[in-house]
Amino acid sequence: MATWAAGDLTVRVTGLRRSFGDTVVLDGADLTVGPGEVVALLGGSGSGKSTLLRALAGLDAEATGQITVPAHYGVVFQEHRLLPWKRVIDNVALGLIGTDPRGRALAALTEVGLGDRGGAWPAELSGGQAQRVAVARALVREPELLLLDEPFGALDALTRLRMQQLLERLRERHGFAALLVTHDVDEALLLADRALVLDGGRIAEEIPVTLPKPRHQDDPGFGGLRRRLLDRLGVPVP
Ligand SMILES: Nc1ncnc2c1ncn2[C@@H]1O[C@H](COP(=O)(O)OP(=O)(O)OP(=O)(O)O)[C@@H](O)[C@H]1O
Repeated sequence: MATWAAGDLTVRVTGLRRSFGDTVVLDGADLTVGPGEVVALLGGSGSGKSTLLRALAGLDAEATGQITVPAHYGVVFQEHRLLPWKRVIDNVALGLIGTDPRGRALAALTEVGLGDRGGAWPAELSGGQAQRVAVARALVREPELLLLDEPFGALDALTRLRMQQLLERLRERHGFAALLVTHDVDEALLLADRALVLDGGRIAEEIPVTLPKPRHQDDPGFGGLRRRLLDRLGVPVP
């Protein structure tokens, strides 16, 4: 699927379709992400969030429709997907071209707070540290866009919170846009500028989140947005 300049948008998806056998998962989904915008993608289990993200990441040759993403994008999955036989720094530097790949990898590791763990093996890291390395591996490519599929889904609540704050700091510093697949309504509302709900193979709801950042669950307006989003996800709050 083609990658080309998207004009004023960082991502433009039009008429995205994907079926598995007789099961239609994406049925003409449309969405956009603006420069520097964080868009959360929510939806019931099996609604097609990962399928959509994989199509955007160029990992699904069978999805059809128009997909425009920038040339420089990074992908972070729920599992870190580090190569166990390479040291942390070499995982981050893997495939980098240009000058001083290891120096750039070290700078990215330092940004995620792991400047001293470059010589470690992935198996020596905690789950949270491994996800930080996965973020560094995406960051080192100076992405205009991060595609994040439940990146903190396997982490404990405290580590998850720290990772959310890290992502927010990195986004402020580097200005990348992000499409964040998450099950966590609070995570969506803490990080995103817009929350999209995927239902019936399309974006069925779009909720702008205009609360000032950094955000907290106690902020005025947060609870109302949470109720609205949960309601749309089929979990109405009494
Ligand atoms: N490779 C595949 N072969 C067959 N069916 C698939 C394949 N990948 C996904 N599906 C089906 O497509 C549907 C959407 O899956 P997908 O993983 O995109 O959903 P999701 O919204 O990310 O779900 P979850 O929130 O549970 O992770 C599901 O019914 C799933 O079984």
